[in-house]
Amino acid sequence: MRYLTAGESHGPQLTVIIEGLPSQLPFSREKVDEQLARRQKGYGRGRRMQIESDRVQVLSGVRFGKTTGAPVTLVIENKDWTHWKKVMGTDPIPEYAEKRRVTRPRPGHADLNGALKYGHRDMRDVLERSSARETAARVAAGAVARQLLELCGIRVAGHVVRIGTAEAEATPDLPLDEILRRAEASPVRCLDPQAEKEMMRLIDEAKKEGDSLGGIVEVIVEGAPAGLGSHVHWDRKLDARIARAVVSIQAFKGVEIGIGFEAARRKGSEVHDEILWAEDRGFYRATNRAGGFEGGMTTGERIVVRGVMKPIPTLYKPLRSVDIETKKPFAASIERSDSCAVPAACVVAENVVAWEVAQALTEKFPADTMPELIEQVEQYRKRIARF
Ligand SMILES: Cc1cc2nc3c(=O)[nH]c(=O)nc-3n(C[C@H](O)[C@H](O)[C@H](O)COP(=O)(O)O)c2cc1C
Ligand SMILES: C=C(O[C@@H]1CC(C(=O)O)=C[C@@H](OP(=O)(O)O)[C@H]1O)C(=O)O
Repeated sequence: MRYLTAGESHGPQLTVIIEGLPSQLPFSREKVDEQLARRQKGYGRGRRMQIESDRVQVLSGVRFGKTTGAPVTLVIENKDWTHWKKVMGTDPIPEYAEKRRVTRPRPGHADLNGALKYGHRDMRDVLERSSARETAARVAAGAVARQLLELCGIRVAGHVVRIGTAEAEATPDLPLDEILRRAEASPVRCLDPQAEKEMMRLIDEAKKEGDSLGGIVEVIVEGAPAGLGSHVHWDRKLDARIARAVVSIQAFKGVEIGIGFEAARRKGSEVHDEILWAEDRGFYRATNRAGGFEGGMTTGERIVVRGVMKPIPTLYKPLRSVDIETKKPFAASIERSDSCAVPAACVVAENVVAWEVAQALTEKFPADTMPELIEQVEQYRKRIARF
């Protein structure tokens, strides 16, 4: 399976084409919309999210509520486009485009590097595509992957573990339904009410100061059988693919699997997960510090991935930069922006991880139809339980 996204932040729409989905996958548009709506929420988002109300349109590859095996095209309209018609799109009106020309690069954003690389004297041609608006398309693809995974007994959840200096208490063994329920009920997707309060206070404070905040999100995948991914070649290692997917989210700068960087501090005996066996469940682990991976393959325990998001680059509080035309320094121009998008980014992380797991699943069990895929997964689960 693969997908491509296209579309600019203030253009008419975002498009995603998904290729390689098995046929006969029941396709719920509501489930895609549900993920899109989750991505729009979160304390600290800016005014743009009040304009948008993301819904998916399905343009190909689905008939009578099921995939046909043909590429699936999904489209999400940008409501803000109505304000940008003269500036954006393939044929803007030159005077209007000139008025909205961007010549002042923001430290921390893609503006300057993109302009240097692609030779743009209007950095709008960079920011429109580098914008995290694109993550709506990736969430739509992930939402389809989730529907495939659910039919194979695999579920995904996410929560926010840090915003700025506020850190949630660890909750390693909470049931997935409880994580989903508590994260959904929290404005910052945090499971710890004490930390939630502090996170919201810090966001208010940063906003008042014209500043921004980053944080850490955790994604958990439950039900993946042992043996997804492979040790035999670097680009088939599923932990590495997940790491790439997470760091490819706008503003994500690092990733940890399981205890991650903490492993550097501990001795081997305090890191590796002992192997146990029981008649009714086959092989399993005493602990899950590895976060569900050994040798680039799933162990059958929960996949636990954390991603770190830097603070949003667009600031009301000025940072020094230089205008690309005048070559004169200026103090940052005021732009509409999120002050913290960690809760929204958590939903993005869930969905990009879901995609990678679904892709690994369909590689291990190649199938043209959904019933064939489900049957293979069930057979394999039985086989490894008896191993
Ligand atoms: C959900 C989400 C919302 C974001 N909102 C903003 C925003 O409002 N303003 C901004 O400057 N950056 C925002 N960003 C981050 C930028 O898109 C990102 O920093 C930029 O594309 C540069 O890429 P890099 O930080 O990965 O190097 C957001 C990121 C995510 C994931
Ligand atoms: C539009 C979204 O996020 C945008 C991501 C973003 C950026 O620079 O990444 C900048 C802002 O765009 P605007 O200038 O239009 O307000 C955010 O609102 C979205 O998440 O759907």
